[in-house]
Amino acid sequence: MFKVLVSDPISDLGIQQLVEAADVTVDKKPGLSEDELVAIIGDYDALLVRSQTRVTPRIMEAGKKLKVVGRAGVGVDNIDLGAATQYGIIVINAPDGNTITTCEHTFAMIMAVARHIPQAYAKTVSGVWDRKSFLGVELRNKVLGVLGMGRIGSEVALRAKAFGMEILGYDPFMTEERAEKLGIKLASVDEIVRNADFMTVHTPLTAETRHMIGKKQFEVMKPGMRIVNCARGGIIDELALVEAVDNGIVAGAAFDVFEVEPPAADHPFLSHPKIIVTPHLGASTVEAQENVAIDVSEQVLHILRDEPFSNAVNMPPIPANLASQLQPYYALGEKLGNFIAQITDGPVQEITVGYSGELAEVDTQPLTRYIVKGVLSHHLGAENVNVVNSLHLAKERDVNIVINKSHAAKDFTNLVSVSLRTKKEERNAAGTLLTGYGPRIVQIDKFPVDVTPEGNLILISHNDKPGIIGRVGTLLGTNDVNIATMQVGRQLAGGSAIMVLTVDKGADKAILEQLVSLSDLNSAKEITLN
Ligand SMILES: NC(=O)c1ccc[n+]([C@@H]2O[C@H](COP(=O)([O-])OP(=O)(O)OC[C@H]3O[C@@H](n4cnc5c(N)ncnc54)[C@H](O)[C@@H]3O)[C@@H](O)[C@H]2O)c1
Ligand SMILES: O=C(O)[C@H](O)COP(=O)(O)O
Repeated sequence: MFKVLVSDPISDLGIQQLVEAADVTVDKKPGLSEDELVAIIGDYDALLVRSQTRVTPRIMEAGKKLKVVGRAGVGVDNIDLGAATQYGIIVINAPDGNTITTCEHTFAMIMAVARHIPQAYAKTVSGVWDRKSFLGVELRNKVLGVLGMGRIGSEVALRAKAFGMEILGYDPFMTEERAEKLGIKLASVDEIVRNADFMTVHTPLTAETRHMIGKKQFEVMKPGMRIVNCARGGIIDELALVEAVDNGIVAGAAFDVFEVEPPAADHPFLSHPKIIVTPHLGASTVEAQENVAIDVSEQVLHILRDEPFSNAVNMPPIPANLASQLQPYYALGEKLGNFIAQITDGPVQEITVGYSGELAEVDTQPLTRYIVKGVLSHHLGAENVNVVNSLHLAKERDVNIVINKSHAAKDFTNLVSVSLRTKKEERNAAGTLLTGYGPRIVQIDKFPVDVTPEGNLILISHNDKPGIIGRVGTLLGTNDVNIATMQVGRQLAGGSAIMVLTVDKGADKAILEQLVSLSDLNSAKEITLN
């Protein structure tokens, strides 16, 4: 049974599929402190948050079973992504579900700042009928600068056009073609600052966007500008903004987000007559909250059930067609990696992965993650390695990963080979998927074999001499070890050879030692593949 903790207020309807899943139990505990979360997170397989819960390295470290942190929303700046990767925790978000809602809130703020609606409301309800102080401006024929033309910025631009505004947009990924399609003009930050009547920001908060509108920009800004921030606190320098409003450069500002949330009681925005604020309400509609909770719950279920998933933030996205092509190879890759790790002695230095055939044509990095997971989990423990952190853990340990691709795959449509070089030796195994039969190991070192990578195996290296198979069988039988399958591989008659046995129960160390004492038998290793 998977346990899911919901630590922020998330739509009940949105998480219904988790609540109703037979293999999941959901606990809703909003408002816990970091210490309280650290104390209980060890019981949970998944954590669902919005922006309030700060998912810190301490929480991830304590989350021994934690497979996924699901963010019911876009911004993941409350989640320590580096720590998540380090601890092998997948972080997913719901990037699309609140786009329209946040765009509409931005528009509400643009309108509110243009017509002084909050200030006029406050005065009216206080009993003062003041029709002189709140002269507004129209949006029609005004220039709107949009910084960040992603999902929300593009929707804002679309709606602004309906109001008869001219749009100047800036985004490092915006092309002339896309700008033309959207009916906007591409402009630099400087051009926007100098020419816009309204400006709205829709970027993430990054090192580059922090204070992208600051003192320098206010100095050259078109006087009378109105500014909206429904993205992230810190994109606009708050203190520089207050100064610009007081100096008459900025006519009004509307902020949904703050550098520190909630802002301190004496934050200058909270008492400024020309600055209006909302408490991070951009995504707060019934529809958006349902959407993001549905999206994130669906992906969390996939992750818990080891099914393909999307919207991971700390792993590169895998296009759907690539995912379906690679998916059947994941089990083979992981088992090959684990097999080779179990048969190779010494500290791991280099993993060389070879992809031949059709696999050589595609981006195989997702599959490489499984192979490296297989290798490392033998040494680091299966519970500590997964496809999120496998490459990271390898790098951290100076394990070199080499990828070779070749279009020819000899006798197979596709062949995956894994070589492991340690301080002591280098060994190799290759495998493929046989239609109708599933994963097969088809080569171990230089020997061709046909082994199903499953269960308890014994790998024996011996000299190809008459009677050896009988001696091995007798010895195992005497020790009550039943042989299910046996594969013998050799290159030349009478030369060196290998034997791979599938046995019903594992052979202990004493049995392996007895095997090695047989004449013409050089080594015997036990391998367990789950
Ligand atoms: N107030 C809220 O409740 C609320 C709700 C949803 C989203 N958000 C925030 O809104 C922002 C935008 O969300 P989105 O879904 O549109 O994201 P998005 O990823 O679709 O768009 C962000 C865009 O910003 C652009 N960008 C990055 N650096 C830039 C730079 N230096 N200059 C200009 N553009 C830059 C990116 O190229 C991207 O196109 C995010 O910060 C998100 O967290 C806030
Ligand atoms: O990034 C987001 O999705 C928004 O900031 C919404 O945050 P919230 O889920 O806390 O409302």
